[in-house]
Amino acid sequence: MPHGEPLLAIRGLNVEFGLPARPVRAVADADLTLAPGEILGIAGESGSGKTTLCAAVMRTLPRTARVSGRVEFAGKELLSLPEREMARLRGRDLAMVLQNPMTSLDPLYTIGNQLEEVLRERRRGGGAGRLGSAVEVLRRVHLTAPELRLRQYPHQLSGGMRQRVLVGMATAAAPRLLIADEPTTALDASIQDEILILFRELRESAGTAVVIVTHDLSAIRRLSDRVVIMYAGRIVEEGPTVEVFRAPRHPYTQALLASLPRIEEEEVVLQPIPGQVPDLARLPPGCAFAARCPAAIPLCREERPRERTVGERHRVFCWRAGEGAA
Ligand SMILES: Nc1ncnc2c1ncn2[C@@H]1O[C@H](COP(=O)(O)OP(=O)(O)OP(=O)(O)O)[C@@H](O)[C@H]1O
Repeated sequence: MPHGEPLLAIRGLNVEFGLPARPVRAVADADLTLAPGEILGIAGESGSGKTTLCAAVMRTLPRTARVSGRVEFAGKELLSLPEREMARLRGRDLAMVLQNPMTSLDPLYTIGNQLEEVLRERRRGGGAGRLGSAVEVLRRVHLTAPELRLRQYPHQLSGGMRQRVLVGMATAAAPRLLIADEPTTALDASIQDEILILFRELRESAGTAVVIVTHDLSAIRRLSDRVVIMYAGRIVEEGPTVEVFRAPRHPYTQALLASLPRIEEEEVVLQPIPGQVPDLARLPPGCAFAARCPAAIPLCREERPRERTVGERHRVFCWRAGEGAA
């Protein structure tokens, strides 16, 4: 790839749940790379495998999940890494922020107690050297009155403040990769942007790469360098954000973006597309989107589309993408 060694390289990743005889393939044949400091947005309807993909990288999938393929992070293959080494990576080089900031903080302890505990852990793990104090962590995420916040309990903070605290905790050791799974879904629109700006700052100050899973396509457009669109467990399109938004090539991406207004500031969530997401345990032999696709031809129902390159680093899995029809 043109940007040197990738920080993260996912190759042929498969994640299955359920009985082996009737597996639910939550992620199928995923290939994806991320350069250091790059911001990648992942979008797709509910159940398309976004969370499962992220959890496979963090190795936080339930034990019932069957995982195959490779996940290389900074030269290490994570899927076969001993849990002890994986635990050391998590929270230091690899961090995660989740959707619900309330459940990630312990209601019985003050913010200060919890932050100190995280900092102690990071120091034990040989943090990246810029940990600083708890107050500094809160300043870095622009929390007002940080000294006061340290003495408060989670319920005394607003949702936006709690998410700032969690972003601060997750990124205290300047991780090389931050995975944010719908980090702003539970927050007011006005606060969402402020949280997203934190990610950008983190990239600027610490060179952190960010994977952000969101239903908010306009956030992806504003924030990310590259975008991945997932459908029924598969990556269907991937490319530079500007290019994918300007000229989406997969009919599914086109349908998602059709409703996107020109005004950049407006929040745009995924619009429902006619038809239903197929049952992952009973996928058709061809393209999983064929039944809902306005451009489908018989081949689409028979054979799974192969990867096509349609621009620099822009790829799409659609039989019709090369024809200009899609
Ligand atoms: N622990 C599990 N056991 C069984 N099936 C699971 C499990 N976790 C996820 N799945 C299935 O895997 C598929 C992908 O789910 P996933 O949560 O990754 O989708 P998603 O794109 O993140 O959805 P959302 O936007 O709603 O978070 C779904 O069909 C889901 O039912």
